[in-house]
Amino acid sequence: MLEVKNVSKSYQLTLVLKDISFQMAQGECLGLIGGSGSGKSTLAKLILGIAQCDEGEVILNGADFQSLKKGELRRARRHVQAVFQDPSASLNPKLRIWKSIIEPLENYPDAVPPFLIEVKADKRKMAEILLSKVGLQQDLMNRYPHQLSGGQRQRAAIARGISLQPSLLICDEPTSSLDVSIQAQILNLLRELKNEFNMSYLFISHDMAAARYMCNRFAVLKEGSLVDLFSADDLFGVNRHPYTRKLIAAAMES
Ligand SMILES: Nc1ncnc2c1ncn2[C@@H]1O[C@H](COP(=O)(O)OP(=O)(O)OP(=O)(O)O)[C@@H](O)[C@H]1O
Repeated sequence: MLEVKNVSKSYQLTLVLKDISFQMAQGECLGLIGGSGSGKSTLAKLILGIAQCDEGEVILNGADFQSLKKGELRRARRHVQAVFQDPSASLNPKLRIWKSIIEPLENYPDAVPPFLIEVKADKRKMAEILLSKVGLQQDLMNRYPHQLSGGQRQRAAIARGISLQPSLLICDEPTSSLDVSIQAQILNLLRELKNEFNMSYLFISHDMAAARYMCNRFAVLKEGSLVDLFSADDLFGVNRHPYTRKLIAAAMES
């Protein structure tokens, strides 16, 4: 489903991603972990097709983002969507919630997914179905983002993220801005949606406990290099990179 092949990226003269390669299969959740500044968000931007790599390839469902023409890239990009730490990043403050949720469907009218196809002609109905998928009450649909709680806003951002039923949802620290009591609810929701729609997740997190709960595989970035790639069963295995062990130890202390 996703292949990242020998990808390097610099900002000005600083190399922030160094020869990164990994693959993801449909339906899997890969945890991308690493310290601040290790290159996680930069890698996410390359996979979202909103930044270009200097070297290497990002191939999603067989389409190589680097070699696509503008229109083809636009079409390919709909298969990958993102949910960010701050839900306000994906919700326009001037738009009512229901409008924000269906915006991707308006941008890609030919890509309405099977679960919305029956109500394709009725935009509000599509928004209602999306709201119900993320456990939000219908009566919130006319509100603006600032009239929702943090957890409700993140649910709305998730509704927007799944609206095109992407192959890959990039979850970039999706619970870090939320109260601890809400975090587990959002993780459970993401797990349910992943199963229902057979999406793959690239789950970027500092929170090892959340990553363990979500992911079946891990990739560890250190200063722009992929130093470890392993299945969740091998988290405490003897082959773990010393840096991975350090991250695990730090997580167990906190
Ligand atoms: N637009 C940019 N211009 C210049 N340098 C950048 C830019 N974006 C990121 N960087 C640098 O690239 C490196 C990797 O940043 P990135 O945001 O990918 O790290 P990260 O692992 O996501 O960090 P965090 O966990 O703190 O969000 C950092 O040194 C950062 O300062």
